[in-house]
Amino acid sequence: MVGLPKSALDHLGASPIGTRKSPTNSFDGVPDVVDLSAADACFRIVRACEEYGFFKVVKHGVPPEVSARLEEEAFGFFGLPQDVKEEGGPPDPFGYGTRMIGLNGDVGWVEFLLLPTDRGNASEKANSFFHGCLGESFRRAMEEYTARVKELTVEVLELIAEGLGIKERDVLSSMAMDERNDGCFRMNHYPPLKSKAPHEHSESDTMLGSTMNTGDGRRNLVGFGEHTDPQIISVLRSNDTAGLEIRLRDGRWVSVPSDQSSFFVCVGDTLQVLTNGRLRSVKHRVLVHDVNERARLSMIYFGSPARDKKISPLPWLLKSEEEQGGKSMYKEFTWGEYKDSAYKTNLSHDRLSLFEISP
Ligand SMILES: C=C1C[C@]23C[C@@]1(O)CC[C@H]2[C@@]12CC[C@H](O)[C@@](C)(C(=O)O1)[C@H]2[C@@H]3C(=O)O
Ligand SMILES: O=C(O)CCC(=O)C(=O)O
Ligand SMILES: [Fe+2]
Repeated sequence: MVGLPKSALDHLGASPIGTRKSPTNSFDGVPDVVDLSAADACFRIVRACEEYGFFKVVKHGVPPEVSARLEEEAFGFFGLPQDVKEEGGPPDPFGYGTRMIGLNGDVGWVEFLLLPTDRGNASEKANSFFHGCLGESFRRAMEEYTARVKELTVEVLELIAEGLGIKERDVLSSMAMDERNDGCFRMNHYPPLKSKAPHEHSESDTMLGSTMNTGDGRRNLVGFGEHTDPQIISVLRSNDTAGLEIRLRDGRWVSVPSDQSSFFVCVGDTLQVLTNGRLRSVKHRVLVHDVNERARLSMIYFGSPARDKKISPLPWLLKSEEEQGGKSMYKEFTWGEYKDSAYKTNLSHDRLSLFEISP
């Protein structure tokens, strides 16, 4: 992992934990910061998506108290006794989970809540937990937050379409906001290593096997292993505890300075296909640093189409590529097919490779 160089930090006005001087880390301005109210926001977003598959959003219009309220509720939940939280697990995929991510053997220094946002598509077990143990005030805070974050998602997706030169501004946002959309919401809690984590009682060797050697003498654990998100875009907000890293196109990992007043957007695999590879999904991960005094808490909204939505490159983009052949790089699939296939893979798997058409 490489930390951000001082010049980039100055530019961003923040300092990440874990910055390490290295001759290889000279680049500018990660992440790109987009002011949503700026006239050129659509072009800045597209450029950031092309370059990193990732950007930070400021002046986003989500009131800070809405985020703070849900964050407080989430800390309240994660502070409950382990047996109470586990009434909401194991995740199927919705519900409460600890240490295990997905069904294929990935582990991380994390406990989480994964919840549906729109449809009643959770199992009865997850639903009764949501309505029971989580409580009314949690549900109201989550509803208020997700309503605001969906508005932000619509705005970002419309700006992407505009920046790509597509007249139908809502071509992407309408997929994510379809009444049968398959969006979901995740809250990840990464306890500090010094505290007794809920799952620590098992003193898991597997967990220690996930130690990440950053070469700077620090002991970091993998909180959430490297992966791309399968959906269209993910809109992430965290508290002020660092840990998120993205992989640059040249393979280097960089830490993203935390900023609780901003949102971070990740391009997902589905947007990669919709843009025929022009915008590529970003590999990202979370490391838990041994110097962290406080837990990291992140809240992520994953914008997804309906399960039966056919996913293939947007015709406007293929047309504009006509001179170069204008062919799709991917076999067509429905979001449901892609999701089912993704859920059979490990976190770090290159899930889109199954759907690529060789040139
Ligand atoms: C290991 C896995 C966890 C995951 C499903 C998967 O099999 C591969 C994709 C993973 C991911 C990453 C982004 C989101 O956090 C998530 C909810 C998703 O849609 O895909 C998770 C899945 C999960 O935790 O169930
Ligand atoms: O917790 C974070 O900051 C990121 C987690 C993540 O990438 C995910 O849940 O898909
Ligand atoms: Fe992710």
